[in-house]
Amino acid sequence: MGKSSKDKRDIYYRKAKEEGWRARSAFKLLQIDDDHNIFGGVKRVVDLCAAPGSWSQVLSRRIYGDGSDPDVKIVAVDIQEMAPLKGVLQIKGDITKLTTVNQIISHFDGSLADLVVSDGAPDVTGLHDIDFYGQAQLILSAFNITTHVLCRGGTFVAKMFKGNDMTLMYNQMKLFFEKVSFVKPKSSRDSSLENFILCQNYQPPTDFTPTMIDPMKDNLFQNNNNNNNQNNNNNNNNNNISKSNNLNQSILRFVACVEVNNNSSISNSRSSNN
Ligand SMILES: C[S@@+](CC[C@H](N)C(=O)[O-])C[C@H]1O[C@@H](n2cnc3c(N)ncnc32)[C@H](O)[C@@H]1O
Repeated sequence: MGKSSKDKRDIYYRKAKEEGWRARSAFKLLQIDDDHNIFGGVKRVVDLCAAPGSWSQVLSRRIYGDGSDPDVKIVAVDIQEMAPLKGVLQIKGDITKLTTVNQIISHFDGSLADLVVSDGAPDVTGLHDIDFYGQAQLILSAFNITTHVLCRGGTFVAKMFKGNDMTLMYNQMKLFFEKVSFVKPKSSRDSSLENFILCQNYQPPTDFTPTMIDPMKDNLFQNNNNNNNQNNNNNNNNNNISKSNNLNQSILRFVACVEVNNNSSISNSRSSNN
């Protein structure tokens, strides 16, 4: 018997069938809530990368319930079609695309979400670096969306894989959330590198303005350069380190050096700024 068919018979797979969950993943979200009470007081939720919809089912059952609370709003997004669910508004779209992001934001017009969850996984190519890059892009997109729709005090949960730079991720999320931890629900297979970053009490820095510009792309870099040029013009005494107006980023001035050998009179080892 192959490993995959053996895996399929695990306790959570069977339990999901019995209880009518679309996927065994439902138990991961349920267990994160059991351990960390992420649903406490929550009325508005965004479920990113939601198909086939077991997390949305959990949200529908636990938060929408009988539909008696008019303030409850659950928005689910996936690039794939997903069967309808009671109390869940669905968007079919790619979370890395601005059009999808704008659609999500428009549903939260005037009111912000209390919770954003993302269980995104890219199509696996088998090429390690490409797969990890794809996963990192999904986390980045999920976080960008979160900065637009999450209320102060809100919670963000996203799937990541051990080996994505967890220390870097922790430090970056700590700029925005009071509490950051990594959790591995017991229904997540031991053999899987999957775990979840749990970010609680959203407290963006006061000077932070959400933008959908991808910080890894050139256009922001251009903006930084423009800002830095301005900074440099305005402050001639501060030529060595130009701080961009983006959080946690600074651009260090590159100082060119050449080796000085015995026969050479070259003394370029000092920057022209010194
Ligand atoms: C592990 S599944 C999610 C399972 C879901 N949480 C559930 O409980 O049923 C990962 C999902 O990520 C979606 N996905 C991957 N890349 C995406 C993207 N760029 N935009 C939107 N969804 C994406 C896939 O279509 C897939 O449905």
